[in-house]
Amino acid sequence: MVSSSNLGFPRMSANRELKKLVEAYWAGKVDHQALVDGAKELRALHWKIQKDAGIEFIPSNDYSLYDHVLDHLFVFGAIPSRYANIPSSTDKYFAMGRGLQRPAEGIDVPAMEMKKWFDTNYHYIVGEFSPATKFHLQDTKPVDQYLEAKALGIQTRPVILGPVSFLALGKESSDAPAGFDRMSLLDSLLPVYVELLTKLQAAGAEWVQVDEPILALDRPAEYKAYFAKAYTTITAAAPQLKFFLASYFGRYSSNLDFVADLPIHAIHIDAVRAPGDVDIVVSRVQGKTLKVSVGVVNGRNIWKNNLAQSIETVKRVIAAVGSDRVIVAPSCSLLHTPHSLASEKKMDAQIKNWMAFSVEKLHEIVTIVKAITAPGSVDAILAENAHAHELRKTSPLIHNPEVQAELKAIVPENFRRQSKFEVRAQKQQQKLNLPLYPTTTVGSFPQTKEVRVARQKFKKGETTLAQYNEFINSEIQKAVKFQEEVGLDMLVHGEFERNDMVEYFGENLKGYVFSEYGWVQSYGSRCVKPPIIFGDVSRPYAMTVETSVYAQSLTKLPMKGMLTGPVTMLQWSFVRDDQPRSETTYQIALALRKEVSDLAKAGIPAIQIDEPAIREGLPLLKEDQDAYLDWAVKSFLLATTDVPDETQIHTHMCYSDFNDIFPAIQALDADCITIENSKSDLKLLRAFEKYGYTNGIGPGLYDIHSPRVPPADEMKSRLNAINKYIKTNLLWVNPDCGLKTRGWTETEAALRNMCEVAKQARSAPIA
Ligand code: MET
Ligand SMILES: [Zn+2]
Repeated sequence: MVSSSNLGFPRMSANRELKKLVEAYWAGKVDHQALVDGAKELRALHWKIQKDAGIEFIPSNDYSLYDHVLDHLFVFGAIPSRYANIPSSTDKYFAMGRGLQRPAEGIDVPAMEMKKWFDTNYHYIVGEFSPATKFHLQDTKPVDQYLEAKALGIQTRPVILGPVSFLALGKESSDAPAGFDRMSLLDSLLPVYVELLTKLQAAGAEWVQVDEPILALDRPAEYKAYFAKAYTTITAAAPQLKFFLASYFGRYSSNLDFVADLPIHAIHIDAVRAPGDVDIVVSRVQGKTLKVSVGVVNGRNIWKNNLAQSIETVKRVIAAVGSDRVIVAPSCSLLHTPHSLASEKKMDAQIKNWMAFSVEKLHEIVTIVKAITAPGSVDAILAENAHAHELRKTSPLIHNPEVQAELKAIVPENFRRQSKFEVRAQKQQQKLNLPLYPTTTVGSFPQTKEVRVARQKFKKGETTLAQYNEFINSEIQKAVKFQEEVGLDMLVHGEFERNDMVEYFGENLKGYVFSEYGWVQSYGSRCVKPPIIFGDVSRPYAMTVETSVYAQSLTKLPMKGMLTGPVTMLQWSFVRDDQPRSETTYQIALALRKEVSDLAKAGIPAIQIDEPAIREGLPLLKEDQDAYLDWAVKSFLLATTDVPDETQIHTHMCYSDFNDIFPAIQALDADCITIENSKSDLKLLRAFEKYGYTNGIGPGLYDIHSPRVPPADEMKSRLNAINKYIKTNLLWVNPDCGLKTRGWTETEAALRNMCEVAKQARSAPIA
């Protein structure tokens, strides 16, 4: 019979209980035992939720106090030596995730590197490997948590990260000799996997879920051999265990050639991201015995599943391979969706009726199974689901004919500035009369406690709008005066009115809705609550014009308007699944286009449209990337081109490796890009030089993520190095991102040094 399965459950719980627990432990407010007990309670609760929902394959070891990749590094003993002298193993674990400073004990270690988990906003800890890495089973968490569930009467399917992904997702450590390849450690890693799997088998596990998400990426030819060796070895060592192989977030693509022949017992398909894989995989496994897990319920979004459609898909698979071989599942772990809709009390009831968070998704999975195994038993639920979809399809809340008409009316000229950069640059310079090495900042100034408290009071209704505005204006005044005093050339208003660069615009645009408890883990204990785009996006009123005009009125120096770009607005939200992402982005771009145009008309001489997330939207497979970059660039152009040549358009990007999207950055045709560079060792600049970047550029002179004040000399040598790659007349001088997380004192010292460096450079410019 067809069965139901889950691949992973969100760890935080309904009210971010896990976050509160680990943060209390870090702060010394609860002891180790309380941490252990608290986490155990949450796991028990989450297993019960899944069991009560009727899920047959319930995961264990998907739980983590910080990050599951870090857990595996810990389990396999891949701990860099700099953490060796931390006595408590829990403290060592957290130190690897977030660093640890205990001067009295002589402990001062930074965290290991953190990286985005594929194209999600979840971050994992990057393993460090060298020839000296010696794996051993130093912790038995997967077995312990399996037994923990078993003691509660719940048979689970332990989840482990597969050996090939475990190594592939790491990096060579800085002390590894040149030419060392971490994949060469596979031989020494496999015996430890064998040891772990043998223990799981002995503990009574029937199935194990081995995640190999690396299979969603283009892989070099050697991977075929890695997988063959790994899976032959580990399956032979635990012959009673059944192996469920899971990849997600995309197609198997050419990797399927070898994956389907591995000695595994089930293969998972992300049928949401890779609907085409359903038929491809099914035909590839004809004549074999392995089961097929069909991931029809979206683990990456918050919309109700289209049950009728999913049932169709599952039935198609059953027809091809037989019902005993079919498992119904979410597309990926539910880690990437919030806990449950049950807590949402304030959301518009109609919109809420279109959604499903993790708990609701479990019920969807079970409903799909029941609709097939016991026809008629879930008719009422199916009817309700169909009705909700019907309402959503036609709801005037979503569909705005005006927006759709405007989209249709877009013509190629809407993606072009009037003149090319050189012509614009001259006109802008005539108007702005900026010195060489013009100095500016990326937008935000310190969000102090006062700013946050004032916002909270206003949101709670304790102060009036007039009082709040007055407070914000006084902050703007201070910021403008401050910038004049430290000697900046192009000013910003400081973004004090914004809680978050996406949320602020989401709250002002139509088509967005906000949850109260829709938290998703981003890294460690940090969670984000993405805005939800549910309908056609439009701009009911000018959002920033008044503020920017006010800021400009306070100074003779040029003021930069500040907006968040269309791709970032998309990327950091939950998005509609009823139209392509590109279309939603164009709608946002159209709304921003009006804002940009209004700012220009109101006399704001420069407007920055931030696109920090443009790189992270890049599809995982190379063959899909050009299409994305095409609409991403066009969206930016649509947002920014309805201005005269004299208006200077800036953009900003940070914290990604931008080298591989270089031509797209050039195609944005911004007059200036301020870009994070302080951590990437000029690698980026070499790319700019190699490809011949032609527009203005401000590579960040210092890292704003640390309270440290960069000495002038340090920034000076950085500017000199940059100047070798970039023509002086194109160069801007700025920090590498916004200053909202910093304090005023260090900000003042850092910016004074930065302006001093620019001043010195002007007296001896490099040609
Ligand atoms: C993550 S990029 C942030 C850009 C924004 N303008 C700021 O200064 O905060
Ligand atoms: Zn930034």
